[in-house]
Amino acid sequence: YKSREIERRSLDVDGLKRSFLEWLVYSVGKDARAATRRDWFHTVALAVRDRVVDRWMDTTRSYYHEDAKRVYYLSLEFLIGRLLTNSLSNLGIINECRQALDRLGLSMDDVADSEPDAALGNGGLGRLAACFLDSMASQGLPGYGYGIRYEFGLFEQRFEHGWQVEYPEQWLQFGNPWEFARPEVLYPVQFYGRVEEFRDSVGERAYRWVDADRVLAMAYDTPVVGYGGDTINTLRLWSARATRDFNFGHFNDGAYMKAVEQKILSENLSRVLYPNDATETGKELRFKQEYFFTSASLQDILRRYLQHHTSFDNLPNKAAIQLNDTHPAIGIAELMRLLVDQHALRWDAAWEITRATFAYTNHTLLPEALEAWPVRMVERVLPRHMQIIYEINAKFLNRSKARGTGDNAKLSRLSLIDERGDRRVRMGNLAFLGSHKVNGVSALHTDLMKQTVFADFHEEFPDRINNKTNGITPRRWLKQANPALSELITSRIGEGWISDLEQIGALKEKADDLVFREEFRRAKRKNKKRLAAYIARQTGDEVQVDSIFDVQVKRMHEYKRQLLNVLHTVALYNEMRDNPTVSWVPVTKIFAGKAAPSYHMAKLIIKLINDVAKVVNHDPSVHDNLKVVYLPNYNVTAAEIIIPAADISEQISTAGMEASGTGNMKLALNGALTIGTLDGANVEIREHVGPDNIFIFGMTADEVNDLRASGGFNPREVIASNPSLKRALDMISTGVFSPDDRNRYHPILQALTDGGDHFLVTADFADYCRAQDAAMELYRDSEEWTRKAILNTASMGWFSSDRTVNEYAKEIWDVHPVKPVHEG
Ligand SMILES: CCc1ccc([C@H](C)CC(=O)N[C@@H]2O[C@H](CO)[C@@H](O)[C@H](O)[C@H]2O)cc1
Repeated sequence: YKSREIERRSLDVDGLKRSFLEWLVYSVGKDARAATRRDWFHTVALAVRDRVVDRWMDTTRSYYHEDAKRVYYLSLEFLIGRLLTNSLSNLGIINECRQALDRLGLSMDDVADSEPDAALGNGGLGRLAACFLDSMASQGLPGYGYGIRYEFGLFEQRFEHGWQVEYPEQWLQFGNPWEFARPEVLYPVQFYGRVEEFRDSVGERAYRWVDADRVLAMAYDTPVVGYGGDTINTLRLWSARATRDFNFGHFNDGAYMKAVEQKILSENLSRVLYPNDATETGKELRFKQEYFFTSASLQDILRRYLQHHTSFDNLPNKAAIQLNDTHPAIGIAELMRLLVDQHALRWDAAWEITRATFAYTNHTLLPEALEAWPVRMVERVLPRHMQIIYEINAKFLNRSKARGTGDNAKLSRLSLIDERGDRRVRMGNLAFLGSHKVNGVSALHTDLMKQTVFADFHEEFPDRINNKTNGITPRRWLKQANPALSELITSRIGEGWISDLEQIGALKEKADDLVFREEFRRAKRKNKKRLAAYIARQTGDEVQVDSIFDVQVKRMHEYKRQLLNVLHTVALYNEMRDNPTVSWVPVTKIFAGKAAPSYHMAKLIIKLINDVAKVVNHDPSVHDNLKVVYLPNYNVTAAEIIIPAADISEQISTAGMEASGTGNMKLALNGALTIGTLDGANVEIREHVGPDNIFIFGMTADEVNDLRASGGFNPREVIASNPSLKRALDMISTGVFSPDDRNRYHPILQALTDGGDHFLVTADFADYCRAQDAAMELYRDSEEWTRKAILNTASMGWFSSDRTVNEYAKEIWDVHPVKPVHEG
């Protein structure tokens, strides 16, 4: 047994090879000759798991042994992507694995390519959660992730005649080798029913929640391998199970569908991820999903705590619960219910414990993204929680009044209940009130939180709001996605940067090193070739590697202004056609990103970009000077191919509307120069890379506010005074890009003119073109371009999510690294 066990842990090429063959036969049940790429992927994944499980148990055992304070990251989304390369790289055996597969006549890239993305998120918020998991494990912090194990992740995007069409994303179709089912970790979660009042043993008023429907939450655990493989943390995802899979009564009456109805309905709770990225759906099932995973997670957290503790007084010193936006904010009422109703704590004691345990991160100021659930629905779905929310609200408003807040308008803004129209529960206010710390995700965003959505709360609780500027994990977004550049960096400064990205600053002095510049260009070129091949496979477009790869990859949303980019593309197209003799710097405009299925304007802009691409890419008069590509199905894996190949990073949101952005950090770290507004983290990126190494344009957030407040902005005037903008808009409105439907883009023109151009596309157009021209001009001087690109890479150390989670750990969670004791 001992030798077999050691065999399963061996990290050398032969040991791995033997394990692969063993797993293939005994677990996957395939003969090497008959095995498919997917079989080999499962085989390798299972063999890697072997090398993880022992340390995983050691890590968890150490947390118990030290009764360490843990941080619990509650998120409805974890945009993980693939795990094979990440796990192998963090274990430090990626080369050994590549060699072992090689000896079996297999290509590591092919095997890795057959892993589906775990697309359990929409965009920024979900990916940030995944980067935080990697950083907490890599920093040795006892961090657990809690979320939902969606059967269907974010939809697969395909283009049919240039239109986005959604297809179900069945990532679990062939099983998921990374997860461990935990049928013994099962919690009941209730919905509906009613509340009964009674007198408890000491005659105090007490409440019980009765006649409720029950669903079971079952856990699936995925190991989170930290860099170096020392700490292996846990991501626990909940799957919904019916309390009774089969109702024989109905079956015997021949009501076969009814017999399994409850099962299907229950399991709908973890069926699919809602694909909305910044627009509240208001759907009851979404609200139930939020409560389902939050309740199961809190029950699990209290069970773990009670293994070492009898009273709850110490809970805030043993558990820090982070709310990833308002999606798990119902957790505040749920913890109150568990502490008061189930563990008979006094209200005030329970409230103090709750507030000291929770913290809340806000990720958006967009009004339409702030969750506010109808009181009538909350009352019906969670009757006891609505009571608790009313009590929290009453106590809070009385406190405010007692402290002298007499202004009724302010009190109604502070209230957890929006009394206007159909009364709604403001989840942002509940999250703020029930947390001891509230943070924004970039310096500008945090300031705007204090000035806008939480201005009244900031006055009531002046030291609660703090800033935690986002970050990205350098493991996935540089070491793994860009081996060419990583090896070059390591060859100069060693590999310390991988776990301490600030060390990358040492490259600044290489910016003037001609040899290093040449090697830097070579790495970029290699990545551009790889992307060009990927584009050819995906869309059939042939792109020039020498052209500027001008990249805008993110969810499709009007505030992110992909429309501004395509209007510039049309203007550039016209300029190139007007001046065929000019030696143009060739440009390849690369777009990628999904639109929420019900977001019609966003889908229309996707169609416009595809229509413009069709015309431009087939116009011999601009031949290869301009190409437009829209890559379908943007996800984590696509990002890992696109980002290392980018020359220009488009971060052009209307100032004040992008909370932070994280793609901006990934692109700059991989040596792209940013064209951007002073929005979100762009402001801090400029501070770190230096104003000469970034192309800033457009109005600032204050200028945007002033312009809005002035009411004096007239887009028609701006259009009339800018010939290239007018010409571009005229071409779009007259059907030059949509001869099959000349009025197709009427809604876009409408929004830009009579609609008031809310996102100020026309207002920023001229300055955007100026910045674009400056970038294209600079690109002619490849030495200077490379120097600035190197300075960007070298200046992104601070934007590591290791720095971010360490700030959370010190200033919000008060948790400390635990060094796992590895037995044997
Ligand atoms: C209710 C529907 C819904 C779903 C998701 C969201 C997210 C908060 C949207 C989101 O992903 N926000 C992005 O979060 C990133 C991580 O902090 C930031 O970098 C982005 O700027 C922000 O748009 C809002 C509303």
